Amino acid sequence: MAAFARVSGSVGLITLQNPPVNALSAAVRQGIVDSVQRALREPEVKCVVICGQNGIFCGGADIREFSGPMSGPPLIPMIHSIEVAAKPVVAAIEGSALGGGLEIALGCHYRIAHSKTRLGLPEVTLGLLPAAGGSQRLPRLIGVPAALDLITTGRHVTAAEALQLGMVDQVTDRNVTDVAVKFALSVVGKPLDARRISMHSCPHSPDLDELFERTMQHVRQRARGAIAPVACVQAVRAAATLPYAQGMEKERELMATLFTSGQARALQYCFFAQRAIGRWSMPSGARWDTSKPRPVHKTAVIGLGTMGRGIAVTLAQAGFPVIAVENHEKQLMEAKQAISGMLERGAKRRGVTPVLNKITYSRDIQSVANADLVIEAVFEDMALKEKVFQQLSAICKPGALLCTNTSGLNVDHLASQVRNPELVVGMHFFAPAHVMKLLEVVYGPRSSPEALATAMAVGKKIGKVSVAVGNCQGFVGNRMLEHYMEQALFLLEEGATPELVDQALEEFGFAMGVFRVSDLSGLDIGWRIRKGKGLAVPDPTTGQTARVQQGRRYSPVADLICEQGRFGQKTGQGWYQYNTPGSRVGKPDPWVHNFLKDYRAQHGLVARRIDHQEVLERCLYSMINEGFRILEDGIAAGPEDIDVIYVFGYNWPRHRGGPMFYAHMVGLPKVLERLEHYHQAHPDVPSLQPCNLLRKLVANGSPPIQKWKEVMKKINSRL
Ligand SMILES: CCC/C=C/C(=O)SCCNC(=O)CCNC(=O)[C@H](O)C(C)(C)COP(=O)([O-])OP(=O)([O-])OC[C@H]1O[C@@H](n2cnc3c(N)ncnc32)[C@H](O)[C@@H]1OP(=O)([O-])[O-]
Repeated sequence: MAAFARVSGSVGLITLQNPPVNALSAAVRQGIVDSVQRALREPEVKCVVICGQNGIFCGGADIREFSGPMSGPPLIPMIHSIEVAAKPVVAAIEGSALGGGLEIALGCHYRIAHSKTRLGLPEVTLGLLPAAGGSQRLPRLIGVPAALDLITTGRHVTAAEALQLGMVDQVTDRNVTDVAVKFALSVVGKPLDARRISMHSCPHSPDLDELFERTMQHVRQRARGAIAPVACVQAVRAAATLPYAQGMEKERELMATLFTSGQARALQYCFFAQRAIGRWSMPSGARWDTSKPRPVHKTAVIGLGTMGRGIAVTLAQAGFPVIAVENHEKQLMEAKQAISGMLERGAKRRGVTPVLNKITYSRDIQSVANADLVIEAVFEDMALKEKVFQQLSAICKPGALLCTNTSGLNVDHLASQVRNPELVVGMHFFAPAHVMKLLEVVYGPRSSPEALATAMAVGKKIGKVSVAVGNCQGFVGNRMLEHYMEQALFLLEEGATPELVDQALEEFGFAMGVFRVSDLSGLDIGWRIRKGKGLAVPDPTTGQTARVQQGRRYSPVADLICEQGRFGQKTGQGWYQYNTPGSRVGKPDPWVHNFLKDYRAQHGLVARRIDHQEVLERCLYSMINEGFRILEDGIAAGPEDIDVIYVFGYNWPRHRGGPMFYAHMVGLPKVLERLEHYHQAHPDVPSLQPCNLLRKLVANGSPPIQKWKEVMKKINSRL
């Protein structure tokens, strides 16, 4: 809704009212249309101010309405009626003015913003473009280069930057509506044509053609197959080269394609999934809204390797005092230097002072005695971690939360090492921990709701996208990844090359294929883990690592590559060859091709032609199948949790929504049929055998992803 009131004698004040963000639902649009008409009709009203209730101007179109048939007055004529009004209209902006919200403000004759406001056209992040005239008005107001940047990235700007760009006319620290009301009165009677943005052409920019070409190239490279950023460039180009009416027509045409696209559905699903994961629940029934986090003032990190350093930086940057512990003097000094460098570079980028004094360094684990939350980040070795937890149990004050950053070891086993197992959870950060947004918060059967609530609250405070998951080997992300990587290795055995597999995955939208990622992160890490599991060990009689292990097919190809000292970029050789160790640009390596040929010959394998579709189906469907098993086991609460983990932790292309959303888009019957097909061809690969939940969902008519949880409940209650 929108409320109308007359204030200060002759100002018509229109207040958008739709908590929490005043999204432009049909009712709000109707309210604006009615209020504008009334303001223009009533002779006592000389000018108009539009504002939003509860400290926020407007969060844009109501995204929930996009999935159904649209009703209510459309935005474009509504904004047009504001722009052509004969009385001055001033936008009083606070909180946020985003998407359709900013487009309304651009239709107003003046814009006044509170200094804490953020403004932007984030439609591109939802697979859309600013199609209520935003793509045509913003370049006319601030010029093509700045508009291209904002519209193609969806970046939010501060009020200060908006003022500098010319998006707003004034910024204030005072009550913005009061300031806008006074301002509106001061401009009554002044000519308005110069204030009607659509009546102008874009400010001159030299070399427009070259600018658009360069931007398009850059956008295509970054978009990894997403279509909205490309459409955004085309829309701005229309603003720069066509009269307003024709530009609007182009904007409409481009939006029509985007609006119904699968990518827009995927991105909008991600928007809501990212918010839904905050509403966690545990199998015990404990929930986010009934579990109170403990206060956390002091934190500690044990172990200052790559992960520990990143975690310490993240905590310090969020304002937590950190005790950073590393027991070897030399490593402690190296870590201190590295952490200080990270803090300094981060502060420089953000234009703030580095918080070096937030971190206290120590070689003595006793120094964490007063911490409210301790994160163990020592080497991935159970015996070592057990020892650390036993020490922490003896040292830490009562009530301290003890967390492990293990990427897959048993959190419950670690909990069994301490006096208060209910205060143990996993906080699984992703490398580099100060950059990657994802945090898997792992609860065991004994973790208390309070412990989970505390870890989730800390995750939020340090700016992570935190997902609560149950305890199992590899948790959610790594458990699924194992199957993806396993298929990639099998494909090499069957005739593929690393570059063929990577190309298929990169065309799908991953920034890097599985083999490029392995080269980047180091092949030796996985090798060590496989050895730990007793997998990568040669048979003493044959000297060869068996191709069947623990009753299932196993590919020793990655182990054999490691045996050659090929650990990826750091050694200059891995799945690809690099000019020098540490170099980032890999070339296909004839050595690897010959090695694969010899390997196949040695094992009597006949190479066959493998196409991109098989690569995608084998790698992605086996991983999705494991996702269904994870849901079946109750390790993740719903498909959104898995998808958010993949989008934020594993670079899954956001415009494909996450693996479970992708399965929903492909169609569950098709995923099931292909898995059955591949399992028949490879009966010794259990990960290709369709799991029960997938079968049951298909048997239940393949409901849309939003209904899976209901079906899962029904299925579970029947079991
Ligand atoms: C022709 C078309 C042209 C125009 C297109 C557009 O405008 S496209 C739109 C372009 N606009 C955007 O892309 C802006 C999207 N919104 C945001 O970026 C942020 O919400 C925020 C910065 C406005 C507030 O951040 P914050 O951390 O304070 O709050 P929060 O993020 O936690 O959200 C609180 C609740 O509000 C919900 N909700 C929010 N927005 C919308 C919406 N537009 N709609 C519906 N719902 C929305 C959100 O789901 C959550 O609900 P829950 O989970 O409680 O049930």
